[in-house]
Amino acid sequence: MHAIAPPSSNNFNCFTGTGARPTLARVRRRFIQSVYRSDSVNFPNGVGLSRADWQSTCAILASKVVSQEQPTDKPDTGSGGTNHFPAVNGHKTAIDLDLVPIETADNSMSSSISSNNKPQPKPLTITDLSPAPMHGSQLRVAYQGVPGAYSEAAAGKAYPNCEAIPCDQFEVAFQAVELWIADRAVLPIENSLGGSIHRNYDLLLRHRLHIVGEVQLPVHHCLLALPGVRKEYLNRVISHPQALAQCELTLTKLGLNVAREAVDDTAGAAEFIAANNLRDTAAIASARAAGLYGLNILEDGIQDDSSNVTRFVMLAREPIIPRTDRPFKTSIVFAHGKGTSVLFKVLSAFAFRNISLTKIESRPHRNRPIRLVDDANVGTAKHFEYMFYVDFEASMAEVRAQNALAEVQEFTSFLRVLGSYPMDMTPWCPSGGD
Ligand SMILES: O=C(O)C(=O)C[C@]1(C(=O)O)C=C[C@@H](O)C=C1
Repeated sequence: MHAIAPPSSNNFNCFTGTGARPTLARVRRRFIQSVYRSDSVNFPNGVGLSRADWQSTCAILASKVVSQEQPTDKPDTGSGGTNHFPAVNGHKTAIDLDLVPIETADNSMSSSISSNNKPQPKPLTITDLSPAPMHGSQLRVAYQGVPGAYSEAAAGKAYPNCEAIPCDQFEVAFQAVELWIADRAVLPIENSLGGSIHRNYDLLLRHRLHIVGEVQLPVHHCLLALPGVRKEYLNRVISHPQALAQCELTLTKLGLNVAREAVDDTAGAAEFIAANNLRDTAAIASARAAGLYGLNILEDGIQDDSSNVTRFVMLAREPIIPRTDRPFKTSIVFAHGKGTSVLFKVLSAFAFRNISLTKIESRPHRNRPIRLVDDANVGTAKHFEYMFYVDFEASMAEVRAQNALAEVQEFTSFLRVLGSYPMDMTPWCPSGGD
């Protein structure tokens, strides 16, 4: 199933300021053609976008992997839709991949350990990434962290029967999908307390993956320490920086005015304490991490807000086909064009069509972070240049969304559709977090 060469890198979905801009009428025509015709599209005047360009522009692709997408209530489960989430990161993943050496419990100081002495796979590192061999039909989902991380739980929520593949960095998770080592990546994008995870916004732009779904995961933090350790013994709390931020007030209330140290992920913090027998250190992590690494739960539910929730996005090499039979969200990124009130004009393209924006985020423009301007045009005043990320509540299959984007394109120098995907509508359940 996966013995196909990686897709070429020119298949990305962007409008740029160069080249022919499709008119609104052409935009509509091409949309209809690309949706309803599976053969190649002959554009009337032979100019403008190729079929592949257009497909990706609208995040609509008669994809060679579409058959893998599950058009169920929960699209793109890739799992056959059962609710069983097996023990993830079992040895099978790593052995089959032949990527991550599994170490035994005997030399487990350098590998992950679990309380039942079962070795856990080490996360992928950048050097592990080489094209993957053939795999079975189980969907492989890359996440950042080690087993017990919230991202692993999010992968299980997004793809209930998946084989979750731990990666040591976000970048590695992106590359794992690009190199066909994994089929999907599930990565945190924002948290209700800590805000945006900027690194992933930047990586979305730098890589060519498509957002194919989102999941919201209630995050329920615990304070974990080795058996026998009491709060009074602690002089350090370690965790993912977002988790430390999400628990700051509660730690202070608990009298834990001790050093905070940031590590790569919450479960990694628990693993580190266990592996190094640290009796003066606690980790902020999930109850599942406590079980996996043999730690006790000193305090349960230490997040500053009980409705602490992290939104994750699911990424794939190919976009899904947008639909109109359920609520969809579309994520775009654009750069300012020339002229005045550009941001206002862009936002009004949505407002006039009654399309709600759910998120707007700006990041420094990587290639051109600073623009020199002043009244005398001698180039002394410095303006920051931004990339703007916008999420809006509409599907790219809707004419109003296509029209809004066609209009946005008029005001911007760069526009890319990151994905058009079903909104996570699962009922809110703050306690079921980890
Ligand atoms: O460290 C983890 O367990 C993660 O999955 C990462 C992460 C994050 O990046 O925000 C995910 C959810 C929580 O908000 C805390 C940490």
